[in-house]
Amino acid sequence: DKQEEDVLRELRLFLRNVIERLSLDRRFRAFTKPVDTEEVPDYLMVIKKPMDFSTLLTNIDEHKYHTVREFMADADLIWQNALEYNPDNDPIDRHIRHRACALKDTVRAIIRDELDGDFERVCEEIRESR
Ligand SMILES: Cc1noc(C)c1-c1cc(NS(=O)(=O)c2ccccc2)cc(C(=O)O)c1
Repeated sequence: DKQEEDVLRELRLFLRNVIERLSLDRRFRAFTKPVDTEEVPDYLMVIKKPMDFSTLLTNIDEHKYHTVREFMADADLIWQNALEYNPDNDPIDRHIRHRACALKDTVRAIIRDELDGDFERVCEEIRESR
């Protein structure tokens, strides 16, 4: 109904704003677009569910996320994939892992500080009612 559509629209606005702010952070430049399989030919052999900020935005616009929890499952793939694909103890891998951990902490801090628990509960109730 209309009230429920207003809640889901507010969710999409919140999630888009989170991604816009992450995209402005230079540490997260490598997470803004899909890993380029021309540059990284074996990437899709290692990483089964690639994810990046531009794909998250597309998913939001396609109304894929009905709760913040569903969004977080995909957003977490970005840093999880980076840790998995870049495990070595060399400076380049360590640098991308450091940025992956910064992304994990930053997303969690934004959600903790800015998401009203009652709002997420309303989203979950709408989800369960459908
Ligand atoms: C992410 C990621 N996960 O595994 C790896 C490896 C990376 C990753 C991939 C790239 N090169 S890329 O062409 O695929 C690209 C450039 C700009 C935005 C998005 C992707 C660069 C870097 C970097 O640290 O600069 C990191």
